[in-house]
Amino acid sequence: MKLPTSSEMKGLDTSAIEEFNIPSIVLMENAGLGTVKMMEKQCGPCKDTFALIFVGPGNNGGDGLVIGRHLHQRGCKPVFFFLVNPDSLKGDAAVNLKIIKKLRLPFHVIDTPSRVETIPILLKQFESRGLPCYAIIDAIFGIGLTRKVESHFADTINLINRKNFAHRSPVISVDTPSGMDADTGKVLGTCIRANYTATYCCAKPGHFIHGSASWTGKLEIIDIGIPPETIYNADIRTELTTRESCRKITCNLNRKKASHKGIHGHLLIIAGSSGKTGAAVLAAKGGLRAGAGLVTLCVPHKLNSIFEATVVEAMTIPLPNSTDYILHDDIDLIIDAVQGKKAVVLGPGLGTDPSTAKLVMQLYSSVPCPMIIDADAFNILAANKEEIPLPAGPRIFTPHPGELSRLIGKTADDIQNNRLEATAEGCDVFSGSDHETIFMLKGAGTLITSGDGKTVINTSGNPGMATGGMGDVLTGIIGALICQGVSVRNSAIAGVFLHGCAGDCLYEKKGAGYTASELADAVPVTIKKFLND
Ligand SMILES: NC(=O)C1=CN([C@@H]2O[C@H](COP(=O)(O)OP(=O)(O)OC[C@H]3O[C@@H](n4cnc5c(N)ncnc54)[C@H](O)[C@@H]3O)[C@@H](O)[C@H]2O)[C@@H](O)CC1
Ligand SMILES: [K+]
Repeated sequence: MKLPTSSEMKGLDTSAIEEFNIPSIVLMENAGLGTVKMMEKQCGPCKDTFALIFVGPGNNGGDGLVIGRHLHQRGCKPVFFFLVNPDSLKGDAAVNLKIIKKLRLPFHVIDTPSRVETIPILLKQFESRGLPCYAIIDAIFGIGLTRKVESHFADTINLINRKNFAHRSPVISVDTPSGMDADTGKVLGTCIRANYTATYCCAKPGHFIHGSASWTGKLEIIDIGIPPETIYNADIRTELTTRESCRKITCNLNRKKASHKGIHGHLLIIAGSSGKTGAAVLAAKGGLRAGAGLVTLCVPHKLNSIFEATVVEAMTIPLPNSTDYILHDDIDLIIDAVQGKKAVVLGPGLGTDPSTAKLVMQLYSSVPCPMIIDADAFNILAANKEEIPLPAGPRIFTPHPGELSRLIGKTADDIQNNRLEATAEGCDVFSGSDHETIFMLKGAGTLITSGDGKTVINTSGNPGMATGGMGDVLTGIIGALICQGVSVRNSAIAGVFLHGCAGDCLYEKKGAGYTASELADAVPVTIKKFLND
């Protein structure tokens, strides 16, 4: 699903208006009417109630005026609070203001902080008339928000957010919760905490980026009449993974009757060290459960018996010169092992011994097949970022915020507050070679970006996945998808989505506290459901 940024959305509006001659006021009318229909669906009929509509300076405010008119049409009494002088409204918003005035619908101007204080008093007056409050409509700012919210705008938002405001009537945000940057999900000062958001034409990236769901509430996309051709042809840089998009990617995983292990690819995993054998085991389980034909683990010889006993379906290559860690001394054997493999996982539980680091740098530059670089392998590259060589093949990087922080020198908090920019910055460090670079930032709403600047936001997963070993399983799943012929980028996108869906399945059954091994075990059924849905 495409997620246009503010400027991309304005491009869609312009194309509908200029290429298809749809008057902009028709789009505004569809937006307002569509929102009222959504409200009736979610909150029931509005007859014999009143509604509070907060109107901002732009077209978002114009939508609020249309919403009020359609509520009036249905027997609800709208009361408008203009946060700017109404005479300053322009274009379609000004046209709608004229209609409101002709209809003599009541309004108040709240354009200073002291006037905000009068809102509760006015509210009491409406309540004394005996009508219940149907909803609070936030039509203050939409995709045109450009700066920090201050003064009476901020005071009004904070008032609406108060727990007992208007007896907790549902808050409906128009297009975006006011205060949230539609492109990044960042709160600019303060933000409406909505129960529902009616967004127009397409959802926006900000609706899905870290934590923004708590401002957006339940999101509904309203068709405002922008032709599908316009959306289809638009070059939109951000997308959302949905069940539908993941199904398209994974539809070829259905196995033919005559299939054999040789055609489902061979995955090599270079992982594990003394005290961290579990990481390698979990990566192998992820690979096997997601359908790789064969999985081989390169492991320190001293630890070989552990691997042979815990993950019996995988083959192992005991590395003779590596005792507790995988060392550079075994590079020749490892390079031999790469031959004939469809994908390589490098990193889970490797440790960062200097000899291991030398090995990682050499494998990064010399392995021609797609390589998933996780955990310690990522940390090693981050610690040597001035000397990162050019890779010999496609590379997928899978850091969480703590690991990315080592690469780009920002705190994990800073990264969480600027997830899109931080992911792009991380990706830039590795871009510029002739091979594909896929860079993800794990966490709620994992972001997956590619060297061409396109980003996908993941929607599956739950807080139960915030526990050790989940990332190791993910590397194996992605590797297994590549082994089965899915493209590198799509393997990253679908791998993350399936991994989250498997977690969601367990969360529903058990709540938090399920393990990474259990998640790996849930992958086959998740894939089966996908293929059969
Ligand atoms: N054809 C269109 O363009 C359509 C637009 N629609 C609505 O129009 C919205 C976009 O309209 P606009 O571009 O007018 O933008 P907005 O209505 O979101 O707000 C822009 C206005 O707010 C001011 N502003 C921005 N940040 C501020 C801040 N922190 N403090 C005070 N003032 C601030 C700007 O100077 C400008 O006057 C969409 O979100 C959607 O709700 C819909 O009506 C559908 C059709
Ligand atoms: K809004």
